[in-house]
Amino acid sequence: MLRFTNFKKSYGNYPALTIADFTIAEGIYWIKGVNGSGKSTLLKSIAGILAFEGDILLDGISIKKQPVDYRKLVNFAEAEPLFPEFLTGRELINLFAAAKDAPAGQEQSYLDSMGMNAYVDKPVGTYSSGMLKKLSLLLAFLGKPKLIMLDEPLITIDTAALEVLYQWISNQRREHGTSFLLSSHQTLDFDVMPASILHIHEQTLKTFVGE
Ligand SMILES: Nc1ncnc2c1ncn2[C@@H]1O[C@H](COP(=O)(O)OP(=O)(O)OP(=O)(O)O)[C@@H](O)[C@H]1O
Repeated sequence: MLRFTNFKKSYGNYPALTIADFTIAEGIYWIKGVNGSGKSTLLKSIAGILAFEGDILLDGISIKKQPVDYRKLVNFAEAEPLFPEFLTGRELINLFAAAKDAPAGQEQSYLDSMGMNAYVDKPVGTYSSGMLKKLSLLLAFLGKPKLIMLDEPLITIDTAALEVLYQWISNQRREHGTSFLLSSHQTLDFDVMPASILHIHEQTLKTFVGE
């Protein structure tokens, strides 16, 4: 599904993450690593937000050579999302839906299941952190992504919202074959949502083999 070739991301002289040649098969993955190990660096690189050396290919589509096609297939929700405060949730949904070629009305079932209808037409500057987090998670499901990356999806949302999120992920995986990369310091509920583990250790990505 996702292939890294000669990947290297440095901040100044500091080589934060190096992945010589690594392929991730389709599925749901939990990315583990201590603070500062490079989880956000990895997700932002795959999302095309950070510049890096080498290449990343999604089902053979290169982020460097086919950036428009690639970005339509990869969605990303940041750990602490920031949006222009004067825009409403619905305006942001419409923007993302257009950019991602989302089917008309795709957002409605997400708004209903996450209980967001009461505030989606208000400016995001009035949202609590949990309301903002739910909006950013919804945006990551718009379109027809082959890969959805959620950075710290469990923070700030309540228990009921967490169950809804697990359902969104399971449904998306089952119905559309979408893969997921989830970064979380909290333990995922493997009974509800089975996931494989990837480990970032010593500035590189490894298949988890136990601690
Ligand atoms: N903009 C930046 N400039 C310089 N160094 C950076 C920058 N962003 C990250 N780093 C460094 O890169 C390394 C990886 O950071 P990153 O944020 O990817 O880690 P993380 O695993 O997501 O951490 P956490 O679990 O604390 O969120 C750290 O050593 C960090 O200091």
